[in-house]
Amino acid sequence: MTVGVIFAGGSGTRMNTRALPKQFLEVNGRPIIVHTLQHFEDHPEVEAVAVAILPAWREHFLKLVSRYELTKVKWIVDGGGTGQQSRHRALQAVAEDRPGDTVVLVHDGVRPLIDEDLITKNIRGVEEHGSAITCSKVNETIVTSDHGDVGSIIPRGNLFAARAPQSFRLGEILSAYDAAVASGEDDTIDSCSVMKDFGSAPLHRVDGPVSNIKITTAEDFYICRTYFELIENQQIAGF
Ligand SMILES: C[C@](O)(CO)[C@H](O)COP(=O)(O)O
Repeated sequence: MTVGVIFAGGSGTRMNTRALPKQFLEVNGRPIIVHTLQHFEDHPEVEAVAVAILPAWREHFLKLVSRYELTKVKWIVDGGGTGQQSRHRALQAVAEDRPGDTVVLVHDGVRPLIDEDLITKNIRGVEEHGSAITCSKVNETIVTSDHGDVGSIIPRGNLFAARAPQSFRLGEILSAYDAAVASGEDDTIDSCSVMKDFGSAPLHRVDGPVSNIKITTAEDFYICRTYFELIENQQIAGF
């Protein structure tokens, strides 16, 4: 049994789109969140989807679910003050209905370029290795810098960007989120960090396409739009 857990609770501060949170902006004729959910809707192994949404946007989201016939959306929870709280609430909602060995794919609503192959790789990763953390190779030099000067230069031979989905067994990731809260932590950056610091499942890497970007800034939005155009015109295959 596989369930998608989608975080769509961001308010768009970093993109300055508070009037319309970025997950609702349209690209290629549909809201970003709809593109994302459609991939889960279409995947034959995904049984249901939970979405954490900004409470003020619940009605708007419900209309999208109905208009685009997103039949797998089973739980809609109010997003919390942080991404961690939102993901935690969505996992709790799923756990009320589904057993602990359910495979959960925790994904960002603003990563619409996920594809069928990546969802399948995540499911197999959890079944075979206990988790699946979608990563992409870092192709630039990463440095630290606190006050204008470059500090350390991090060797990049084994550097990857951890992206999403990040996938686990429901019981294991929920226990890790519970432990994070019990320890006073409520703003971890992602599920992979929660599992690393508060859980015990191994973290297994699966490689995702470079195109699986997160729309965080206005630049990301335009890059995403270009990817959609290239896909539409079939100028890109397997990038
Ligand atoms: C989960 C994530 O996409 C992994 O790269 C990332 O941590 C999400 O960050 P955000 O601050 O919630 O956009």
